[in-house]
Amino acid sequence: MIAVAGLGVHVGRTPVLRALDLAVGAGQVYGVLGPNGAGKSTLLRVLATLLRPVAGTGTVLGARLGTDEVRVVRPSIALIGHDSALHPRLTLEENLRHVAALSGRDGAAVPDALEVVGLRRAAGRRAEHCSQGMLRRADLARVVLTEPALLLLDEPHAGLDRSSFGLVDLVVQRVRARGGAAVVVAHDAPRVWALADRVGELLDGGLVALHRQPAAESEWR
Ligand SMILES: Nc1ncnc2c1ncn2[C@@H]1O[C@H](COP(=O)(O)OP(=O)(O)OP(=O)(O)O)[C@@H](O)[C@H]1O
Repeated sequence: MIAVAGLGVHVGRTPVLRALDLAVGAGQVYGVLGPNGAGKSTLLRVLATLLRPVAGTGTVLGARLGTDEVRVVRPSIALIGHDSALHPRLTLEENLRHVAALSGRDGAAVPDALEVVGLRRAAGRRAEHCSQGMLRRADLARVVLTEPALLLLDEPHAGLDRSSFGLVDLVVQRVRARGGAAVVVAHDAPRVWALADRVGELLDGGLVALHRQPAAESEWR
């Protein structure tokens, strides 16, 4: 699903990723840890085909990065970033119906998607009147609705209360169960290890494989 080698990426003129290698197969979840500013969000944007690499080679869902092939696979990729992708003036249901229409999905599935994330009763509320946690859950409903082959999550637990953390696991497992793949960026090492099959730390622009979960909180990044 993802196979990149020697990836180099600049943000503006600054080199952020250097000689990065990553391979993630069908049904796999890869976790990314790393200090602030290491380039974790940048990596997700490259994998979402929103940013072109300046060096290296790679494919995402079979499309070569940096070529027009990526247009074909974009509808099969979901990036859930720091900021909600919802339109503030539309209700949650209207937002999801819009997403369904854009992605060729059946709008009739929207109430069920909202139900899965516990937002059915808030379906008629405008996004601008929702809490951060509700917006995050609505973004996860987007994943439930569109069933992406590749799910890219950037700090998915941020803004969620502890009782809602299981929703992140749920959407990741749904993608995995359909033979898709996910890359999850987070600062909470135990959560990443709980979700992922393999974990890497982004350091000096490249991914370093981690082979064990840190035992002590003092070792968490
Ligand atoms: N819009 C931008 N303009 C200029 N520099 C940027 C921009 N976005 C990111 N950068 C720089 O690119 C580098 C990588 O940023 P990125 O957001 O990918 O890191 P991160 O690992 O996700 O950080 P964090 O853990 O703080 O979210 C940082 O040095 C940052 O300053």
